[in-house]
Amino acid sequence: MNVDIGNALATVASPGVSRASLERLDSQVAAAHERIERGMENREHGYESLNLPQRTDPDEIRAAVEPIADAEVLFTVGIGGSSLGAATITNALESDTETVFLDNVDPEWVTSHLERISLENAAINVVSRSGTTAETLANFLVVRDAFESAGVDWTERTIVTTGEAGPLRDLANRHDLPSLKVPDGVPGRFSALSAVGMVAAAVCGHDLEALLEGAAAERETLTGSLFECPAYAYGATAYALDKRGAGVNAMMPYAESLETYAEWFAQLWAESLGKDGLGQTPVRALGVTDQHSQLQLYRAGPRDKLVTFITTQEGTDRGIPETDVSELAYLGDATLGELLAAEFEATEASLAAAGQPNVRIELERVDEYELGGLLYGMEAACVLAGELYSVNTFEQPAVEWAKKATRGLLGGGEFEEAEAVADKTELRVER
Ligand SMILES: O=P(O)(O)OC[C@H]1O[C@](O)(CO)[C@@H](O)[C@@H]1O
Repeated sequence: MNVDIGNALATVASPGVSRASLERLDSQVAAAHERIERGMENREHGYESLNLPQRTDPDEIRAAVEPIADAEVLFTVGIGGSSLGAATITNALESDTETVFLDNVDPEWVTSHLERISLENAAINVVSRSGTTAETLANFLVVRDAFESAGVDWTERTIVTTGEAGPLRDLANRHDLPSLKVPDGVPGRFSALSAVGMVAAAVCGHDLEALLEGAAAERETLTGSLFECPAYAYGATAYALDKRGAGVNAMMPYAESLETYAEWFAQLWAESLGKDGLGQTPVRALGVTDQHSQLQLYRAGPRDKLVTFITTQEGTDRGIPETDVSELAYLGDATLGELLAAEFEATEASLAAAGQPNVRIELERVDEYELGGLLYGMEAACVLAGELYSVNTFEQPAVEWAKKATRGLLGGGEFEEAEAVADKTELRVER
């Protein structure tokens, strides 16, 4: 990935970040990079994620998925980091295999998928690092039951990716299911380039080596200066802008195929940096669509945002037919790709003209190599930002409260959090 932070620099019109302060920040980046390199060398928790391009074994993954490689539909049952990485890769790339990501427990939605798909030609990819996530286990029990009701032997159509131990590991052992391990030291949201994100990619026939090569190439750019390393340039600029009031980061790829990537980024950025009252709020947007919903706010609303654009240089294009409507003649001479590019250039310039900081991230095209680089680059940008914020990038203790309350409410044990739910202050306004 290439990163252009030009529109994030301070100008008369824009409260961005000055070149001088970026140079001052670069010494912190150098120190942070040393810390990151040390963490990678020592395979420390979290930092180990940045070693995945060298650790992940595509042959092991392909061998494990072999029994279900013929699936026409793949249900991935997992949530958060156990779903978003795989969904980002498979939703960005073409495949004959349909992928369904069951990362919610909305009964109507789950049922609609199970009823519309013939389960004979389907398979189950159940993923949970902890092996204890309620939503994932509940959905797995529901899907398994649906397979049984359809007379399909789920033990022949299921692959499990989970940790060393836990209920899901026990189930895999008990039924001798094909399984893979979530690598040690790799938090969910940093696991896209491991079996967690790549089992679905393998079943869909995607080029696992190219994904890892793209990531490895990005790894080679990790040096101690934001002026040499695209990932660090992005992480440092986002951090510096947040320090100057840009508490919101709108991730706006100009490619439908990258819509799920914006969801993946939202978990990475929010769950990693949202600590100790700090953090930058990620917002999922999509170009050009959100020019017609969010742009008004991004351009004329509060100066509290960084807008991050993702653009691609190449891709399939399609001509816009000629028309005899004179007002539309300018369209007839163009293609959809040219219109998309013009809209991006115009939107980027409109924010710069309004003094709204924005950053451009460029990919050659949307393919495995570039996706591997983007995922790795943004993970490295996040790890660097975590060092600059001085937060523990790799834990997410704040999510445990609601999990305990949920278990308590369902009779899964005594939890003070569950009692606190009953103490809700009410001020109902009824129709
Ligand atoms: O992979 P697991 O353990 O099922 O967790 C799923 C997701 O839930 C979280 O723990 C948050 O609740 C995320 O960090 C993680 O990606």
